[in-house]
Amino acid sequence: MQMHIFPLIAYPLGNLLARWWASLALAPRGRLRYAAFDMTQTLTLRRPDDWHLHLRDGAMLKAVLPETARDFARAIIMPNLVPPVITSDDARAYRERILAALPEGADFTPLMTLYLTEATDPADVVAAHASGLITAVKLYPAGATTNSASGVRDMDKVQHVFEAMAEAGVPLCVHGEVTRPEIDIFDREAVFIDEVLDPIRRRTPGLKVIMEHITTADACAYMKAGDSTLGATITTHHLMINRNHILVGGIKPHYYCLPVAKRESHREALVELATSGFDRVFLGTDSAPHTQANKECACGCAGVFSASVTMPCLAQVFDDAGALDRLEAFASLNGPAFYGLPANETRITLRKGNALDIPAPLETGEGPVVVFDPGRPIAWHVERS
Ligand SMILES: NC(=O)N[C@@H](CC(=O)O)C(=O)O
Ligand SMILES: [Zn+2]
Ligand SMILES: [Zn+2]
Repeated sequence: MQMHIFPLIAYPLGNLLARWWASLALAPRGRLRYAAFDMTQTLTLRRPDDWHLHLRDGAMLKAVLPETARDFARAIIMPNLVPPVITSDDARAYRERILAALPEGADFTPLMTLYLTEATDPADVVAAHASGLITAVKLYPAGATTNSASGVRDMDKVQHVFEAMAEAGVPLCVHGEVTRPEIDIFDREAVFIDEVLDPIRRRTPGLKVIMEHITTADACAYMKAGDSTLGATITTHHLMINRNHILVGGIKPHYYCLPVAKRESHREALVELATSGFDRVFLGTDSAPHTQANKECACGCAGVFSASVTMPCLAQVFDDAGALDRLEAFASLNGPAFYGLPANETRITLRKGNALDIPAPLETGEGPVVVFDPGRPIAWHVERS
């Protein structure tokens, strides 16, 4: 008789002990907890920042800004408007337009950037950075991506700007792809590292460089081999999709962005780096809204709009990798540390529960914008108060 009762007591007791052990093991990090005994997992992080964001302007800005301001405290605002944000006066005016478009009561700070051209005045860059107006300068190789026509064709023509930036401690954000037509689009990032980025860094010691939206194992290896002046951002979508997702079973225009997603082994290298806790790699969503009409057409625009779902998607990626305790480093700590800024003091909480519903296309004054759907269940939500 006793032999039959024992399991009835021992198994629930063992289960309780296991949960108690789990909470002991995880609680000291202050992030991962099992709420009561209902097995609901919650994850509380310092509020994240987005170190690579496109907000656009006008009606589009008004529509997409709340999607970022809801979860993120700060974002590096990309300057590839038409016309681009080139001078400190442009940046000041754009910053004002962003602040004016913020929803009432939002707690969000735009970190401005200047678009580097061959005519950029280094004195303007240095003064804008010293005054706190801008946080970084953005290098677009001419023709590499959306609105990059005014970018740099000849790196020698901006070497004096790089030198002034290195001396003044102004970080350079880089879209790292070569544009020579003979280079295969899937090789453009790796070739850029060898032919353009590494030479710039060698001839400009001390220049702080952020490799934006890295997509290859080559970039991960270059990052790991780099020194404290080298950082990198990784997008949400490059952690979740590879090129098969874009091309197999019909073309998926909403997965098309630049740099284009590469083969699965590259995605795995990105996940490994992001979830490893490596401290110079951080979240830059590259959330880049284009209207549905401009994506679903014969010559669709490059860009994935992920702002609305990034934090749940990232929690899923880190959960799958068994690295939930490293999400805070990637989304909330490494970026400010690299840029020399304090981490945010406020917190957000993510909760694991029912599958996330991907929101319907966001209505904007310019037309609907389709929200990134990774095409797989996401069990995490951001808790809203
Ligand atoms: N990533 C993209 O595919 N598009 C971005 C530009 C960029 O970041 O390269 C955009 O502005 O739409
Ligand atoms: Zn880019
Ligand atoms: Zn971008």
